[in-house]
Amino acid sequence: MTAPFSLDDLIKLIETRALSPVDRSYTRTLLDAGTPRIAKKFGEESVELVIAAVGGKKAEIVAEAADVIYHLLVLLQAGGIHLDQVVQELGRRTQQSGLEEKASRPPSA
Ligand SMILES: N=c1c2ncn([C@@H]3O[C@H](COP(=O)(O)OP(=O)(O)OP(=O)(O)O)[C@@H](O)[C@H]3O)c2ncn1[C@@H]1O[C@H](COP(=O)(O)O)[C@@H](O)[C@H]1O
Repeated sequence: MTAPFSLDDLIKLIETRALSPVDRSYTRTLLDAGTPRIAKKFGEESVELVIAAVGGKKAEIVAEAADVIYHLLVLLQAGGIHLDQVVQELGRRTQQSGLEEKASRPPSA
C-alpha cells in the first residue's frame, strides 16, 4: 500500500528541484525566474482562489487552493524559508487571540 501524500513530500520535491537541474520542471523554471516572478504567480493563483471561493464550487476551491499552497511553498523555497518556520510563527500566535494581538499593535500613523 502506498503511504499517504503529505505536505512534507511536496516540500522535499521542491527542494530536490532547487538542488538538481532537470530538463523539464515547472518548479525549476519558477525558481530560476526568481522571487518577483514567483510572487506574481502566487498573487495570480490567490486571485483565482478568491474567485473560486466566491463561486462556491468545492472542487474548484480545492484545485485553486492546491495551486496557492504549491506556489506558496515555491515562494518560501526561493526565500530560503522552511514551512516549519511559518508553522512556528502560527504556534507562537496561539498564545493570544487575534483580537488581542490586533489591539496590542502600535497605532498606525
Ligand atoms: N503541485 C504542483 C503544481 N500545482 C500547480 N502547478 C503548476 O502551476 C502552473 C499554474 O497554472 P497556470 O495556468 O497559471 O500556469 P501557466 O499558464 O503554465 O503559467 P505561466 O505560463 O502563466 O507562467 C501550472 O503549470 C501547473 O502545472 C504545479 N506544478 C508542480 N507541482 C508539484 O511539483 C512537482 C514537480 O513538478 P515539476 O517541477 O514540474 O517537475 C509535481 O510533480 C507536483 O507534485
